Amino acid sequence: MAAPTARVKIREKLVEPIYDISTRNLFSSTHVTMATCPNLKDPDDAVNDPGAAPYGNFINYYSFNPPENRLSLIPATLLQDLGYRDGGDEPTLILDVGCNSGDLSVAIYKHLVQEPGESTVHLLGFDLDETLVERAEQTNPLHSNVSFIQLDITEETNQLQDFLGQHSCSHFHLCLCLAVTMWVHLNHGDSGLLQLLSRLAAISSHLLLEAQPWKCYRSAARRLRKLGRSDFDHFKTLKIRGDVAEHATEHLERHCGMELIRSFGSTAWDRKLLLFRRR
Ligand SMILES: C[S@@+](CC[C@H](N)C(=O)[O-])C[C@H]1O[C@@H](n2cnc3c(N)ncnc32)[C@H](O)[C@@H]1O
Repeated sequence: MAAPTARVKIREKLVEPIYDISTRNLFSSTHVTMATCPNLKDPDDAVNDPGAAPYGNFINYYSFNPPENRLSLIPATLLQDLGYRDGGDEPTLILDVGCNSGDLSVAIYKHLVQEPGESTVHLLGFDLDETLVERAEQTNPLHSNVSFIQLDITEETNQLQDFLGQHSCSHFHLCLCLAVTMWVHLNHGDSGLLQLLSRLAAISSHLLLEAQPWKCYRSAARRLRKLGRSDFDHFKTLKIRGDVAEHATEHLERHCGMELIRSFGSTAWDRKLLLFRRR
């Protein structure tokens, strides 16, 4: 029998993952060869692939986008810089939106908190994908300070209020929304994106935002349209397009009472890390 054929696109820049359709695994396009992955398919060919992750719920996201990619841009002193003192009477609460399998949540906690055992910093990560949340809980090494729940941010968010209530806080001190905006935007349109930003601004004192640039939308929409998902027709009618980070900034500043206070630069995938604060 003939060996399975596969087409590989090697791009100059890391723009989108590539799928091995047999394992549902993702690989960064610079580290993959036919020798390492004989069944490699590029996303354009991943028709009906159940691993195509219509919400960005990739099962091995951190093998092609390891936490260090973002951590190297975020100062370890961020919480102190923002005026949050660890070990005081008040807890410091971090929210991680769309935490996937929790690798970045735990890594960022360790990055920002010097002595996790003694700390009054608590991180809550949530994701709409139940399997990813289970995995995050199973591999969580910091049970007393880091926890994970299943939640879709576009639906009911009472669990976030419950968490705040348990810690007698009205707001999360720092909200992380990294590589999530595009998925909400593509699945729920312009209004979904704006509602996401408004919701997060309403419950956060500081917001660290990494919005995917427009070029990611084109590949994601093409891939997901091939799965027959008609809701991706949103893509054609989106009015918010082009510089998405700029649009998000404008919405947060004009309508959500937030202001941009810092940009930590861009990741290798050309995504800016922007820090906002409640005015
Ligand atoms: C590309 S991953 C990014 C993971 C992580 N934030 C990071 O930057 O490393 C996007 C994650 O957002 C989650 N997600 C997408 N839409 C969501 C929603 N409406 N509510 C909660 N999680 C969502 C997906 O399941 C996926 O795990």
